[in-house]
Amino acid sequence: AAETDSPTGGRSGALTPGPAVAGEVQKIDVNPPKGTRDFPPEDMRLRNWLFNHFKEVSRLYGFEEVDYPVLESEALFTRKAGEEIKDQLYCFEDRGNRRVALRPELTPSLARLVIQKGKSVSLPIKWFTVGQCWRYERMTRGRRREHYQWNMDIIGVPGVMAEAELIASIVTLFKRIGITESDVGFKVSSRKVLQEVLNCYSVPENLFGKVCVIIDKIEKIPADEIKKELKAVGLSQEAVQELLQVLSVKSLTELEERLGSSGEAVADLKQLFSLAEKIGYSKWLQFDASVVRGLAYYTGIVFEGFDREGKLRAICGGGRYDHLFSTFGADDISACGFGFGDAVIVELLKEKGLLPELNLQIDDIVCALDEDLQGCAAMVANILREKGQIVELVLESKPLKWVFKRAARLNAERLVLVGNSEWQRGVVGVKILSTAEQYEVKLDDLK
Ligand SMILES: Nc1ccc(Br)nc1
Repeated sequence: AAETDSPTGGRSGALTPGPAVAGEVQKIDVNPPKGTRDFPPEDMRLRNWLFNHFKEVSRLYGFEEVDYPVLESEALFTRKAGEEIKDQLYCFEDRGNRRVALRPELTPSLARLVIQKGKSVSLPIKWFTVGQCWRYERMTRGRRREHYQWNMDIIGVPGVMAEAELIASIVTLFKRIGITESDVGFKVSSRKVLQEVLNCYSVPENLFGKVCVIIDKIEKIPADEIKKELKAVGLSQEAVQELLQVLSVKSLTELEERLGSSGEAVADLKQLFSLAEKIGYSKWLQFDASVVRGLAYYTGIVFEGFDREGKLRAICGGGRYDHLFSTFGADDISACGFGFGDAVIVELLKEKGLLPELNLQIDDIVCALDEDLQGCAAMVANILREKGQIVELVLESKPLKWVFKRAARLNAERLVLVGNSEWQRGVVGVKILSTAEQYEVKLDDLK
């Protein structure tokens, strides 16, 4: 079976157990389910390092953390716009005959909770979360079926200051982990560009999402296929031609010449680039009319973070979604947000040699030199822990050679030895492992 290296975890693949023999215990498959990852300690340290940065940046921007169930009603994700995310929905019928799904994204859950909270939450709502998202994809492509996504969303701010704030927060994250504008950039456009073109050809509003989903595939499938799919949803030859031409526009100036200065698309984009200038991250941004993003519900500014060497998939992406709430039967509230996955960024950090050294570190390793001093050693460990020391207590009688080896593996700073004669004199032995300096410490002075 296909084996894939998950970027931050171990190898996953099928360990085909041997034929069942009566009476023998079958060796289970010790790999995680296909497309999923374990996080053994060294991978979990990297994950925590990254997620802590996500959360610290979110708090820095005044966002509040929220969470939702990984399992949601399937109805939250059954949009009819031909999105890949729906084709790959990890859905099933539960024992109560309810159609449920492992969430493929976090935004619909956010909308559900905002609607549920109704008037009890004041606007603007600024929420963030880091959550596992799922897709069921045939494993022939050997891709992962789960990843963790950092999301930040601003609800109730119609102006592009919201998008400017969100992009600023991602720039802050990049800077914190050593990524600069020479490593990554943001391609920025607005779906209002498409909207204004479609309006010129009287294309019905309800086709907007489908058209965007088709156009998002522009770099993944041949142009003829794109044209065919656009005509299949009802666009005229002229509308298709004009759409594809406007997507190849190379600058905001050229876009303004094509669409005129009175439209919202140009005004929003000009304002966003002006804000980026003032905030100080304009070097990270570039207008790119071909960016539409693949989620049907975006309605305005859309953006995606990309690696300038062009080796990796999009690092993050987001945009404005002003009509998602009405698709859930509620009044619309203006909204924008982004998703930032945990896999591509790690591939980028590896590429750039920016993966942090995250070794396990402890302060003290405490060891009894005699079996009957185990309780005393535990008491010493407790005293040290109450002072906030990270302490490894040797739990069994072990030769000193073993203890020194364990201390080295745990990167312990000090070895605290509890021996009979010392204990009689009310002291313990302390050895600084980096310098081999050793001395005695009175029990009372440990506190
Ligand atoms: N939506 C989604 C979910 C899971 C993965 Br892996 N990729 C995309």
